[in-house]
Amino acid sequence: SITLQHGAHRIGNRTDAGMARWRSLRLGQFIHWGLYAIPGGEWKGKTYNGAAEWIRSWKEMPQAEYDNLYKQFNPVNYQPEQWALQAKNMGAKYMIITTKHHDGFCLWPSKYSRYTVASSPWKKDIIGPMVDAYNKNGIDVYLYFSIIDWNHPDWRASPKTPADSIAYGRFKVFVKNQLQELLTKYPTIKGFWFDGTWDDSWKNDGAFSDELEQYLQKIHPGLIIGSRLRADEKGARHFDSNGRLMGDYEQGWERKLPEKIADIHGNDWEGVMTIPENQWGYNARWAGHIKSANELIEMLVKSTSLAGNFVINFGPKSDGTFRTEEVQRMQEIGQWMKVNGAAIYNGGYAGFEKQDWGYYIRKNGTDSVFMVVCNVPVSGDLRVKLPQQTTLTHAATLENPAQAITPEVTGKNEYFLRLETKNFHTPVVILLQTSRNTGNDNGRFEKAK
Ligand SMILES: C[C@@H]1N[C@@H](c2nc3ccccc3[nH]2)[C@H](O)[C@@H]1O
Repeated sequence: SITLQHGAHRIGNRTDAGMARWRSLRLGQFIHWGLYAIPGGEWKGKTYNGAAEWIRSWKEMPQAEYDNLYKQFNPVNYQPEQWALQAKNMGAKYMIITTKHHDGFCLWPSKYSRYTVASSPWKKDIIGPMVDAYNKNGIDVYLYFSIIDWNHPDWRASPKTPADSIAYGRFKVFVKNQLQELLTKYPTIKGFWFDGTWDDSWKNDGAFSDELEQYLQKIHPGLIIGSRLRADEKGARHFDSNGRLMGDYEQGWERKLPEKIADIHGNDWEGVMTIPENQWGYNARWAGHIKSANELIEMLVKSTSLAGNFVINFGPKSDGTFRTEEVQRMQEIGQWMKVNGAAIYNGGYAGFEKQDWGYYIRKNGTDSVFMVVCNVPVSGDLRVKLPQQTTLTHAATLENPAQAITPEVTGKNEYFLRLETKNFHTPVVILLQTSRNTGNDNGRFEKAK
């Protein structure tokens, strides 16, 4: 390995209580809300084919007109208590809110910028009431913060001249001030979700990203910050030039998930997912494939089975309400979580041989392993192959009333489970009680006591 001043400062996952809590939450709600919700992917009768929150970069959008949208920001139907209740009913245990996206508009009245809600017809702080409402409903809050700031005169994607470097130096002070301000105003937040860190200016200044992260941890110990903030002194991002993860979890899984346990290299990780193919901010026209609740539930289950968190994104409208499809997804996911949440919260990698019918999730630190069945085989037989010295002592569905299952046992520590009902509308969860090093002959299924 090479000597690095600004690479990873820790090998392996964090072991403190704050990170253990993050690891137990598993399901999060991402919210992208800002001026981009006003055009909602359309402008003067034309449709923008990119992601709605990027419309400012569209050639058909005059930047000055976009930048003046703050004069229209007035979410008269914004009700943070309703937002928080809706998220609680979905089963989300944490929420990530865009305090400032790439366009630079701040949803809090920052004293370091005039480009904030304070200058809008709404005038009031959006973030504070949201943090309070979500915390009151037992949901942890993380603040999304974009380093890219298209509105700030000192932002540079790639400084070219000495004057650029001086301006960018001022910008870095501005970033540090805004982050310190967010921590002071909203002390209950659990971490930052950084974005917009791919440009040369940031990538080639690993020292600053390292110093910034240490500064934030110093003023607010225990903050949880993903790998997207950091670059090392050689411009490596997420993983330093020795291949070691920087930050507290791998934050690169955006609109994609790992396939198998080897893909996560033992690191904590989080996947963030849009319901349409690629829209984070509100887009009036949802085109392409819109993920169903079952698809999102399966992604949540897959993430949990691979020891990661899964965050579903929502893009409220400019008036502060949610579109019907998003309300429906939250309700349907919430109904499934009410019955099966025990398989998700505190869930992790089981270490069993993956089967086609779905995913195994181990309740952390126990011999309780959940089978989440997403694909019922035409045979109706669900094969369970257990590691050596592990036997199955009991099996039953999670639903009410629980349906006990007597597995068929084969000699090779292999079991076949059959489900009575055939017509499923959502993934079915079966709880397996296992025991290890029992010493009895392999595979003997002991009748439920
Ligand atoms: C979490 C997501 N990250 C932002 C983003 N911008 C990108 C530009 C290029 C490639 C990927 C991107 N992700 C999206 O706008 C959203 O905020």
